[in-house]
Amino acid sequence: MTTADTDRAVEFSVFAHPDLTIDPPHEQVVFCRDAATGLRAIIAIHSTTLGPALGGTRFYPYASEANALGDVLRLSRGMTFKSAAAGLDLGGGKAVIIGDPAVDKTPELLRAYGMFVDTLGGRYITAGDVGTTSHDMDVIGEGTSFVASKTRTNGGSGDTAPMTTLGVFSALEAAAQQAWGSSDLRGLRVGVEGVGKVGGELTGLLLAAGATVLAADPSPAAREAFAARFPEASIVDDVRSARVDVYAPCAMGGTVTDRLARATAATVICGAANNQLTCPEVETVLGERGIVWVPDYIANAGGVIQAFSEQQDWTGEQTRAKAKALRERTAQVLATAAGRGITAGDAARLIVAERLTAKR
Ligand SMILES: NC(=O)C1=CN([C@@H]2O[C@H](COP(=O)(O)OP(=O)(O)OC[C@H]3O[C@@H](n4cnc5c(N)ncnc54)[C@H](O)[C@@H]3O)[C@@H](O)[C@H]2O)C=CC1
Ligand SMILES: O=C(O)CCC(=O)C(=O)O
Repeated sequence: MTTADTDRAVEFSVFAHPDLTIDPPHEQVVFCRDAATGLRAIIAIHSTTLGPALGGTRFYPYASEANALGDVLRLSRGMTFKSAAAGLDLGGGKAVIIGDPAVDKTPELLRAYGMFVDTLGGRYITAGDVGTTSHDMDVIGEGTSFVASKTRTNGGSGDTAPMTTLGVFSALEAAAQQAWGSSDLRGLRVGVEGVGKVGGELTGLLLAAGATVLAADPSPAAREAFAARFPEASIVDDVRSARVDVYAPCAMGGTVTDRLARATAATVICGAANNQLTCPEVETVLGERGIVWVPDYIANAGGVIQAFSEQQDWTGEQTRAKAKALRERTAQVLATAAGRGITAGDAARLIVAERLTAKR
């Protein structure tokens, strides 16, 4: 996929719930520029109602600043919903650095970015996302203490992707239970889109559970590493049009379009990608076709749970238990949706609304 293709995917609107109590406008958006290092970044704080706004930094070659802004506004809003639904005392924020991480990422630029994060005085706490790693958090941490998921060597909890994956896998078990009456994933064909940090880990768990994995990724390096790590998985050009039981989006958002909802062979959609739906109406189409979709911010909360664990001094086992509990959270959302005849997205928003209104 080219940058232009991906940017088409991030051009969809920042749709908001009409009730401003549930879905308030953003509190603060900060544009950061540093001529010396070439840094161009945007930090968006959607809400600090439940606590400091925690969310990762995406390093991505957006075609335009407008696309970067749209992405960070959606991503930060998603973090408010994610932490609220996961029961964490955190608000929602996220940041994007505009550029190609393979070319533009330098220690100087990351340090300069860290100093911008620091100016917010803890209202925003950063972490990793697409294009950034725990090692980058170490460098950003030279400019600010408001950073989670640094490497363990540097006092952090390390890469959050394995914890995110544990949560996604647990959510998928609940979705399978809802779709087929069993959480056993053995024999299912799963299409994993994106074999980066989360997609790779997820493939490992799926294969161990006896599922068949078909994977797609436009990056030759990612495909090569994946093939060497998982020779038993197949690499295909496109998992969205493949005959799969489960579609697991683990790359960029905006892939669950009206067209996909009408055509996919999958019975379950559950993955790590943030902001999977291009608009809420897509979920109605999925529902009409009997497709079980797990709201992204319910399934992929394992990473933020780990980042929050750093403030709480939870043990690794406690943190893992909370990520695994996303299975029960997912089951609750899907059962509420089925019981009330509403979409899973609306059922998830009920949990978010309850927490936000109680706090206010
Ligand atoms: N890392 C984490 O802990 C968390 C990640 N997420 C979300 O999960 C998704 C994946 O995150 P990571 O694995 O950390 O990112 P990553 O950057 O490690 O991997 C993303 C992979 O997707 C591939 N990709 C890009 N466009 C693609 C396309 N059209 N089709 C197939 N593959 C494509 C890239 O080449 C890359 O290999 C992102 O949307 C991220 O925001 C959400 C919560 C936590
Ligand atoms: O997973 C992380 O490292 C932080 C949380 C986050 O940015 C996310 O869930 O998208």
